Amino acid sequence: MSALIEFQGVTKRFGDVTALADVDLTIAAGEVFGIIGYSGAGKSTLVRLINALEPVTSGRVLVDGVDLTALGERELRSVRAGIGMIFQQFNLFRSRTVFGNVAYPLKVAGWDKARRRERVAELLKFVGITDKAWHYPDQLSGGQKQRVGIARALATNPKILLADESTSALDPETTGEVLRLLKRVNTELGVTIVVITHEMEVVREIADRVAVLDSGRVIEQGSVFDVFSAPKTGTAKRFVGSVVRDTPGGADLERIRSRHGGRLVSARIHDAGRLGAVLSDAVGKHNVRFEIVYGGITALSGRSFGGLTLELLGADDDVDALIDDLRTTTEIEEIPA
Ligand SMILES: Nc1ncnc2c1ncn2[C@@H]1O[C@H](COP(=O)(O)OP(=O)(O)OP(=O)(O)O)[C@@H](O)[C@H]1O
Repeated sequence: MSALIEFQGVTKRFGDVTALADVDLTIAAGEVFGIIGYSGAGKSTLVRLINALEPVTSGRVLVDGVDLTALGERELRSVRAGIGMIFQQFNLFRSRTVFGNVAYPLKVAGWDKARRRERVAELLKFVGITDKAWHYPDQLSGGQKQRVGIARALATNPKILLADESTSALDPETTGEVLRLLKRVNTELGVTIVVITHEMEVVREIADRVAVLDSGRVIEQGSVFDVFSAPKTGTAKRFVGSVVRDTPGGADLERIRSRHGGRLVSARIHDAGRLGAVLSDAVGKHNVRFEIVYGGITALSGRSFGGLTLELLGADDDVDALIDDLRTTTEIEEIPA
């Protein structure tokens, strides 16, 4: 796994505001890397440092082994040429057709007319909007506009694509289509993609690895499976909780409580969890009955994880003994009454 983008102890301040604090991050060539954080966490600042639109306050940013902090403006322009970018609001030229928008970076890069035409046709085909070549952005849906944005960003064959909240303005169905297209950009064209988002669903859909940014710091990073199945920090738990509903909270918990008077425990399931077998063995030994009252199993990256909430019915001593028994093999927590 060779590093394509590396942050080494990067701090970025704007006056008194520390937008990024001592960030270490390694993004490998060929992966889809998610950066998730709430508003103001420092995501856009991080993107602006990758394409060298801002200088760092301290630390180093390396792209393809080249230390950006040591480069002059002329060399930075050539680094930027290898990085494509797509935006939440698409940033298309309203006065140019789809063809004109996608051809624009090629024109700037000095491609002649015949090659431009050929390249644009190829790109429009790849993103699936060949029939819209002579339409203007105002005549397109949000999803179509983002396809144009993607085609334009890929025009000059960048190695890296930065996607800054690229699906935040789209409805869920269109979001899914655009994310599938981005995945194809990654797998078929080999482009490394950095996805900046505040939506965990986006990370789950396409990212291989993820970093959680909070107040300018990377508070968690790892494979999407590891972060989803065992978030360590409160912020990561909240993000994961927004898409994975395997333990009840709020109104769900109230509803369960109103219907079930017994003691409630939540059990974690990892991979091919043997919870079913463990439960039936344990229940056989103790004079306790159980009912499954809540749960969910999430499949991710070919693996599974989740949680089940059980109501345990029996004398307190028996329930205690059962819980102790389960604890020897299973991560289990009693939900306080
Ligand atoms: N040019 C700037 N001048 C002053 N402060 C800035 C500047 N750019 C960003 N900041 C501050 O740095 C912090 C991080 O901002 P940033 O835009 O990177 O966060 P974000 O995670 O992208 O948030 P959002 O999703 O709202 O854009 C914020 O406190 C912001 O106000």
